[in-house]
Order: sequence, then C-alpha cells, then structure tokens
Amino acid sequence: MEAVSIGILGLGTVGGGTVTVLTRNAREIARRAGRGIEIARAAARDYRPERIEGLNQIGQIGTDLFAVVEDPSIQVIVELIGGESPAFELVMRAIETGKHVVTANKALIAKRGNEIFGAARRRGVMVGFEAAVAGGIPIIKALREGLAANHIEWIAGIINGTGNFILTQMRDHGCDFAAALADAQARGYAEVDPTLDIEGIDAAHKLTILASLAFGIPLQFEHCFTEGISRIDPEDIANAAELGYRIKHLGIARRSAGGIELRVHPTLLPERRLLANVDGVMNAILVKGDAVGPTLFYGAGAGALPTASSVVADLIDVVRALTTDPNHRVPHLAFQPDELVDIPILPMDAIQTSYYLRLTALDRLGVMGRIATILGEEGVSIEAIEQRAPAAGETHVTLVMLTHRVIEGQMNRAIARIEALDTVQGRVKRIRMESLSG
Ligand SMILES: NC(=O)c1ccc[n+]([C@@H]2O[C@H](COP(=O)([O-])OP(=O)(O)OC[C@H]3O[C@@H](n4cnc5c(N)ncnc54)[C@H](O)[C@@H]3O)[C@@H](O)[C@H]2O)c1
Ligand SMILES: N[C@@H](CCO)C(=O)O
Ligand code: NA
Repeated sequence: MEAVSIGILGLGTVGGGTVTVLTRNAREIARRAGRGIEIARAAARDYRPERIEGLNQIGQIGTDLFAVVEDPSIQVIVELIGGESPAFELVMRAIETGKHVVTANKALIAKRGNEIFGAARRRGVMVGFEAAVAGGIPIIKALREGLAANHIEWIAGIINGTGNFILTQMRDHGCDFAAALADAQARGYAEVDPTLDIEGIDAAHKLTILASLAFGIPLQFEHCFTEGISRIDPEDIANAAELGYRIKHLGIARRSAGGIELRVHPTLLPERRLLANVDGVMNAILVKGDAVGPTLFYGAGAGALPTASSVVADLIDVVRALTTDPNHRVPHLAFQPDELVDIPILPMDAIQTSYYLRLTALDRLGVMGRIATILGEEGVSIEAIEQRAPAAGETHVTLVMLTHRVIEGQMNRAIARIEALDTVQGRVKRIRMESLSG
C-alpha cells in the first residue's frame, strides 16, 4: 500500500527527534502500521540541520507553516512548534481541511483541548497527544485503554523533567538552582520559557490532561492549583532528608468528597516510596485504580528521542485507524464526549494533607508553647518537632515541624496567627506532605 504522507511543523528538539525515529525505524514502523510513513513536507522558522539525522528524508522543507497545513496531499499534521498561537490556528485549520493531527503541545491541549476535540469529532479526524504528557511514557494510552475497566481514585506524578532534574541536582550535588536549570536547557528538556517548568505551569498543563482522562471531566486548566519549586531552599531539602523524606514536585489529582483535587506543588514523600526515588529527567506517574490497585509508569519525561517515541506511536495509531469509522475510535479524553461530567474542582483551602513547617522564633521560654497552642486551637496536630539550637550569639532558633493531616484552610489560619506573633521572625515555610499509601 502507498505510504501515508505527513507534514511536520517545527524541527526543534522534538521535531528533529521525530524525523530521526521515523527514518531509523522506518521498516519496523511500516510493519506495525501496515503502511509506510513519508515526511512529505516540514516547516520551521529555524533548525540545526547537523543535529537532525534523516533530514534528507523530508520531501520539502520551508518556513511557511500554513502552506504545509493547506497541502491537500498531506493526511496528517504533526504540530511540534509549541505555544498557543499560531499552534491553535494551525491545528484548527488542519482539522477543518480533514487532516488528522499529532501534537506534543500540552499547553495547547490543556487550554484549548475542549475546542480542538469538539472540532475533530465533528470533522471525524483524530488528534493524538501522547507526547504532551510525560514525554516518552505511554501514560495516555494506559489511562485511555489499559486501565479502562477501573474507577480511578487518584493520580500522583512527577511530570516535569526539568523540575525533577533541578531538584535532583540540588540534592545530589548541593548544586545551585541556576546552574541546574542551564544544564536542563542545554539538554533540550526545558520549555522555551523555562518559568513554565520552574513555576509548575507545565506540570499543571499535564495534570489537567491526566485528570480529564482519569475522571471523565472536561479540561479545566484554569482551576489547577500551581506552586513551583523556585522557593525550595537547600535547607528544606536537607531537613527533609534528616527526617526521612525527599522533596519532589508532584502533580496530584484525586477524587474526594465534594469534588476533585487538582494540584501541583513541591511535596515531601517518605524516602522509601518508589516515586521519591525517581531522579534526574525521569518522570513517573502512580495511578490508583479500584480494580488494579496502584500502578506505576516510569520513563524519560523529556528529550528528543523519548518524546519522538510517543509522537511516532500516535502516528502509527492514526495510520492504523485511517479507514475506521470515526464513531468507533477510542475517544480523545477516554470517555465518550457526551459522557464527560463537570465535577467541581475543589478550592485549595478545602483539601486535606499533612505539612512540613519551618519557622524562626525567638529563643525564649514560652514561645514554643504559644505556637503549639495556636496549632492546637486550629486543629493542627504535630507529628514531629525539631529545634535547631541557636548558633553562638544568635537569639533565634529554627523550628521544623511535621503535622498530621488537616484541612488546608485551618492550616492557613494557624500560619497567619503564628506569623503575627512578634516572637516569630519572617514567614512560616510550608511544604505539603503526602504518604501516597491509600
Ligand atoms: N523538549 C522536550 O523534551 C519536549 C517534551 C515533550 C513535549 N514537548 C513539546 O513539544 C513542542 C516542541 O518543543 P521543542 O522542545 O521541540 O521546541 P524547540 O524550541 O526545540 O523547537 C520548536 C521548533 O518550532 C519552530 N517554530 C516555533 N514557532 C514557530 C513559528 N511561529 N513559525 C515557524 N516555526 C516555528 C522553531 O523554529 C523550531 O524549529 C512543545 O509544545 C513542547 O512543549 C517538548
Ligand atoms: N519541559 C518539559 C518537557 C517535557 O514535557 C519537561 O521538562 O518536562
Ligand atoms: Na506520554
């Protein structure tokens, strides 16, 4: 059978990797897909030809993205430019002209996916986005198909490679934040705007997508709570280690009474948990289904070839399903589109978790007692407390506490009251803790 013609938009880290994988593994890909995949055209503002193995396999390379989308000989558009615009307009135009789409763009899917999938459904075309979440890990496929029998209870994942790389470097080498970030950028892990990685926005994009697939809810990026890693101090990493914990940047989506928790933040995890030992650029997603129990998916969360692995898997899926009836394909968000239920996302002060607290207080009789009283009055019970003796000549001590589970709203009130004491210096540092055992 004749090869399927595709057009690639963007020839950067992921675009280049996709060309390489399609070229290197062309024969095996064709054996799996049933037909060859031919890169008829590609377009990019710029690219590094010396970095792209297989570049000579591309029929035609230009700079006009829309010209590729309008080309009637192309059946599938692979969007790898990133960002919301013009990616959204390109994808919508591709759909309008009856082309299937494969994308690695989580910002686009998290923010505009409801519209994109609606348009794709009306036009009867497929949109693949496996590469958008956790790079090379086939987590979308797992949630949509492999775990389809389950009532999913919760998901917790390390879903930003750059952030995990930085935290790992800080812990292992006492390396500073800026140097670790520069290294992640040089390796092609980071987003064009790395604040998306560091501030947790990229992880929030991915978690939004995972939560939809797991719970059958529309994409609701605007309701995801997001806290980044830029305020994690080496001191907190060391304190956590002393207490038997590691700090990981987690995305957590959980069904609980009254709604769904959707939150990205630094998290203390007991050091023996598998997730606590996922280091460097590696990602991992723990999914708890009622029938299967906990399942863990681990692999490279970023980088050229791992991400291309997912892009090409989607391409193979599209090629295999080209002639199938659109109504009988696996739904984009795992649930039939008219079965998505708009369950509310819980506000952050309604969630329940335990906490690591660090504060600096005057080393004077009664100060500790006052803090403990406030915590008790707000319903916060302390699991462990450590006091760092003041250095010679110092008047203040550092207190590190671990609490039992409590509603975040109560913790906020307790922290506000503690910060208002004149015996307490500066802010109370708070990092959430999860056991991930239930
Ligand atoms: N880098 C990774 O490890 C990784 C992993 C998973 C998903 N992603 C996603 O894949 C997408 C691409 O990321 P990347 O790291 O390959 O980016 P990149 O910056 O390395 O490459 C982007 C490519 O698109 C081109 N481009 C961008 N905007 C353009 C425009 N307006 N007109 C013409 N060309 C344009 C650039 O010239 C370049 O060739 C993003 O959505 C990103 O979030 C990246
Ligand atoms: N910037 C992203 C790329 C993969 O999505 C990360 O570091 O995880
Ligand atoms: Na994936």
